[in-house]
Amino acid sequence: MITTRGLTKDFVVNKKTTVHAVRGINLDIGPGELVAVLGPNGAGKTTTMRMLTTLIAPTAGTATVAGHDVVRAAAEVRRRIGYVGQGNGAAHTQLVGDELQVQGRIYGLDRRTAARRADELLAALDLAELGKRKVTDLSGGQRRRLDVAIGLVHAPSLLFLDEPSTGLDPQNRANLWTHIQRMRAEFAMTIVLTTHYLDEADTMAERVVIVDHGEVIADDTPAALKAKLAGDLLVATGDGPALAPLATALPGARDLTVTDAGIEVRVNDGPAALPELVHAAGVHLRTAEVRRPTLDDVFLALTGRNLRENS
Ligand SMILES: Nc1ncnc2c1ncn2[C@@H]1O[C@H](COP(=O)(O)OP(=O)(O)OP(=O)(O)O)[C@@H](O)[C@H]1O
Repeated sequence: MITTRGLTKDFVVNKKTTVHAVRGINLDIGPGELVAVLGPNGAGKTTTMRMLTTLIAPTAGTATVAGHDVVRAAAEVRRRIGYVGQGNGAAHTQLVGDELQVQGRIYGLDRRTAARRADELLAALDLAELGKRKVTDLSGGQRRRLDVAIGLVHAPSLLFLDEPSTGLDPQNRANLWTHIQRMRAEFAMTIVLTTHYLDEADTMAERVVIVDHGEVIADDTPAALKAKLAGDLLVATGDGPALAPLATALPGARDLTVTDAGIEVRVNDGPAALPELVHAAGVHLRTAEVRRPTLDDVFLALTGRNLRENS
């Protein structure tokens, strides 16, 4: 569905400054995949998405999207993809249903097909009751669902979502996701999204591509990334200095922190290491628990920095 080779974008800001926003990205995304692109601010996520959706031309490298080259056959690509950008805006005073139909007509659907498609999407995204409301009267969550509906009006097989849930409250985020998942199943779509929300990438995406400084630094399932790169954190309270050498002796122990209150140590297999520590520590141990890693721990292990400035 998507293949990129050495995809690169430089922005020349002035004579002295060039921003290397995307530095040679290679990606292969197959039909039906749901991929989350994760990275800190300025990592190059939006720039990559804008190249894949033909909105800006690459400086170097190639990208094939839905079977067509993004530069040589931009119109073909556009016909086959949907794109929901950050803060899309439907026309303000239009009625919700009319707006969807107009968008369908822009994509070349005849009047009847546009009307049918609008009805289908309103129903699928739980907006049917709101078809006669003005776009401006929708809540943030409803508005975002309308954006998704607009992205889907021409029945694309590939949908790009740039931070679909930013600015929504947790309930609306969950609700939007229910709808996205349902649409995906119903229309057998491939979905590529960017997100700042680690938990969202973790629970919703089958595959996470982590981008930093314009490069892909990791690409796998969330579970594999965590197992491979981060490991479990063993947190024990008790006599820290006495526990420290015991913790260091655990299989795969690393990143030991010792305080008066206890220790923290990273291990490959927390549930296996925990009873070993309990057995060895005896009275020196008060409490012990295993914390499973997050994608933030993965990013930290890869870069030494934290991912969550904005989430
Ligand atoms: N038109 C432009 N001109 C100059 N620099 C740009 C332009 N667009 C993006 N950049 C720069 O390119 C880099 C990548 O930006 P991009 O928007 O792709 O990051 P991002 O990962 O999507 O960030 P965010 O999570 O904040 O949306 C940043 O340093 C940004 O300032």
